[in-house]
Amino acid sequence: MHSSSEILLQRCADLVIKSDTPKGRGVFATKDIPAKTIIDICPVLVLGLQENVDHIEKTSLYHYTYNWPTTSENREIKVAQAVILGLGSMFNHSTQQQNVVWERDTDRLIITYRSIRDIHAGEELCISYGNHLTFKDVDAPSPLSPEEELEQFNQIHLE
Ligand SMILES: C[S@@+](CC[C@H](N)C(=O)[O-])C[C@H]1O[C@@H](n2cnc3c(N)ncnc32)[C@H](O)[C@@H]1O
Repeated sequence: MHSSSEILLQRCADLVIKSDTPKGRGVFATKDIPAKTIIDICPVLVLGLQENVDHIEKTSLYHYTYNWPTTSENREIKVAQAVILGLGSMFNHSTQQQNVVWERDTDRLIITYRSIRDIHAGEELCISYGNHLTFKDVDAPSPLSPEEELEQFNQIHLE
């Protein structure tokens, strides 16, 4: 039994960090991981709104922070930034192969990462960063060629 001031930590053991990927370092499975497995529970450090603008946005940490809802002094809900301590900061983004989801716990200041489908040994564990990326996505779907666009257009049948 854990008291309310204790957070039970959990991390899937079957993981490695590879450093030679087109996305830099990334987290990969060494064994098959079933859907709904807890991958990691990470504590977070919530940054002050002004601290973020004055300092963090000017550093490479800017590429590692997550949006974090917070209440300002006049009780307004604001979006702050949080640094994810631990493995959470190592997950790369994939629009097409996302296999991990994450959930914020704003009371306990943690993020829980879970597999959303079976992940095979050797696969990279990827989350979604959303639509506003600050880098060129190396596995974004390639844009259609003019010929492919024309073919797609010709397949549209108007009623
Ligand atoms: C939170 S870090 C992830 C860990 C990072 N790869 C590393 O080596 O420290 C986010 C950074 O990883 C890289 N990254 C993540 N997903 C990517 C993707 N789909 N395509 C290209 N680069 C990606 C970008 O440089 C991004 O700023």
